[in-house]
Amino acid sequence: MPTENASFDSSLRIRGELDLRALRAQDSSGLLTGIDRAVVWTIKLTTRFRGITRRDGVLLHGGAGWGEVAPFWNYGLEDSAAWLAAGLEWALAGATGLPQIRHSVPVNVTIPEVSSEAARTLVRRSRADTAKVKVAGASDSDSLDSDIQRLGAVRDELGPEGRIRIDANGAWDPRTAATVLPLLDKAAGGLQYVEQPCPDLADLVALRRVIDIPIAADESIRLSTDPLAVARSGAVDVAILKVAPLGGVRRAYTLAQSLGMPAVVSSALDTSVGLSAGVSLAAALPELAGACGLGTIRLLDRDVAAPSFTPVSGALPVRPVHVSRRLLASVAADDDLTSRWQVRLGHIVSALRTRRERERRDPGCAIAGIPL
Ligand SMILES: O=C(O)CCC(=O)c1ccccc1C(=O)O
Ligand SMILES: [Mg+2]
Repeated sequence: MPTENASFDSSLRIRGELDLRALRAQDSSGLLTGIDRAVVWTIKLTTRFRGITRRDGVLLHGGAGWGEVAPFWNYGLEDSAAWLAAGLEWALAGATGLPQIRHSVPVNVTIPEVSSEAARTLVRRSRADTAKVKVAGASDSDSLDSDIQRLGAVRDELGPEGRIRIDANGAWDPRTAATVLPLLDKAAGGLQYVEQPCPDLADLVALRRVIDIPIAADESIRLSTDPLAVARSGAVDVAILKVAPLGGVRRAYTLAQSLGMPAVVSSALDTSVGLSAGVSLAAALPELAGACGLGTIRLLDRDVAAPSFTPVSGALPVRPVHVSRRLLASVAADDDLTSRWQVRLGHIVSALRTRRERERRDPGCAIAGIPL
């Protein structure tokens, strides 16, 4: 006997396709109105990155095209709500109404914690003039040595004119940072800045008093309930902005204005769909603090768009993204992962609805005063 549920019979469903009807039935507030497809993708990383070897997420299709929702699995629902808001915004509104003050966005090559030889190859192939090197990720005692070796190799490959920045992802306490940073600065032949050397803003403030290397804040902005504290602290020189955790291009743009500091737009290991949103944010910002961290498509083994947002000579063009049916089919998730996202996305929709209701009742509780 045919029932409602028969439409979700896996034999009738396209691989990776979520049951939007079931998601809408749980959602009284109409958050998914205008979304006509939701497809789960899974892609291997070419290099292990911060302990991750695979990325997966959902692509939502709406009136403006595709948007990406891919919070890491260790993110809670409250944080993931911002990623959903970003994906919905991109699928429903795209870049409409945003300023575009540049046609091309300079990007850095991102160097994971790989061997010096592998780092050289990444730099050489990228033809970028700026490298962002991950440091302090390995827990073994050789970590500092290999960071020093890798930075030397990157400088050698970039030449004296190239710029090198490092990202410690909050690995150090201020004392360790103050000891290690001069060594890394020397090995790199000068650092443009260090991204999130310590986890807490108070530690960045303490560090700023004892080192001259400029400091960029990433986690202190995207994971904070008070990201504007970064600007008030006076200890941070560069704001790292990521579209998905900040709840979308418009919200990130408004936050950049409130911060009033030079910014670098970075990816969250997105497909070209997420990268295209980052590129549009970077194209809208009046003051970039150098190359953006959007040259990450090569860290993914596959993509959903043709052509990909692959940097050419260290830059990405500002243009719409075209998702390929064939590529989407080739990265579509199996039934198990699709079911997990079906459940998770339902919870994230509820979390976003709850947060928006709360912000409507009490506008003062919106993060940075900008509604999600
Ligand atoms: O900024 C870049 O060059 C790449 C993006 C990046 O490093 C990143 C990607 C996923 C999750 C966290 C981070 C990070 O900046 O810490
Ligand atoms: Mg970072």
